[in-house]
Amino acid sequence: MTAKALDGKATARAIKDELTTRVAMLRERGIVPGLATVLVGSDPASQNYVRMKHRDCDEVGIASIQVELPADATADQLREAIEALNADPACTGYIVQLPIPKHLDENWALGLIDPDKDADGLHPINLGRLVLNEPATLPCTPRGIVELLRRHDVPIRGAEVVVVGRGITVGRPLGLILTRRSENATVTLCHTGTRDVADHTRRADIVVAAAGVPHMITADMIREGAALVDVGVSRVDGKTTGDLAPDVWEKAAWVTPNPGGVGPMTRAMLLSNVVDRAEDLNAR
Ligand SMILES: Nc1nc2c(c(=O)[nH]1)N[C@@H](CN(C=O)c1ccc(C(=O)N[C@@H](CCC(=O)O)C(=O)O)cc1)CN2
Repeated sequence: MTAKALDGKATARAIKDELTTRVAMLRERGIVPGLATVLVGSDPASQNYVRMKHRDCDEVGIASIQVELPADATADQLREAIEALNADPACTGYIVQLPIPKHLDENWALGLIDPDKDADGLHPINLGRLVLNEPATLPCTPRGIVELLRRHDVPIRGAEVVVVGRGITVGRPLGLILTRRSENATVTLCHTGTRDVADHTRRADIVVAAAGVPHMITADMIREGAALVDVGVSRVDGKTTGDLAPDVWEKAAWVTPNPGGVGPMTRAMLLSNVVDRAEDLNAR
């Protein structure tokens, strides 16, 4: 058996088409959604992601603002940039591209964002709303994974899901999202302290690999017919390498290509978050 692809690129394309219509309707009512990005430093991968995010905005009609700070930016400079976006009516949602340089505190920076403009769903208020089961802007990668599974009719309700990785942008919020009543999955969150990861993944209907360890999940670690989601991005010999080993395609039912799986969905959900927020503001 060869697995079918959970095609993030095509799914993101379909979502962007839907968003184009929604943005046009907002614009007809005089509302122009605007996404800003704050990039600190010149990490090539982050520069690339930010570039793609602005290209996506152009495609669907979202206005966009780029803020760039040098790698040695001070905490005051970053705070001022964030406060300027909080006050800018042309910016209806924004993100601080992560990671930021080590001398700056990521949680502190995220906490400065106006929660109503938090397009990444990473502000403590939005993460708190998620914990409390209240309506919240959701982090883009977990939201994208759930949307990708849904749009390929992979059953989530009642599924045993194993998430490998407990990071704040993916693993931890994904566990919270999937255990809401609306998703009703059973989630096991594995991490570096887990004694035997394979013991968990072998029982899973869905495995989400977000450890950032190249080819960590091999065919002998999964159940026949499982759905596998690859979030990992590592560079090995100059090539993007995910957390899933190639042999999983012969045993799983569904696998996300990488690239072409989770990445495009992350970007599509960022746009969705911006449009959702703009529509909410309009409804008030
Ligand atoms: N503020 C945030 N920072 C980061 C997030 C995030 O959600 N918010 N997630 C990751 C990186 N990321 C978003 O910024 C991201 C990663 C990958 C892709 C993507 O489209 N990848 C493509 C390949 C891209 C290429 O051609 O080089 C793919 O997988 O097909 C988009 C966004 C960390 N930081």
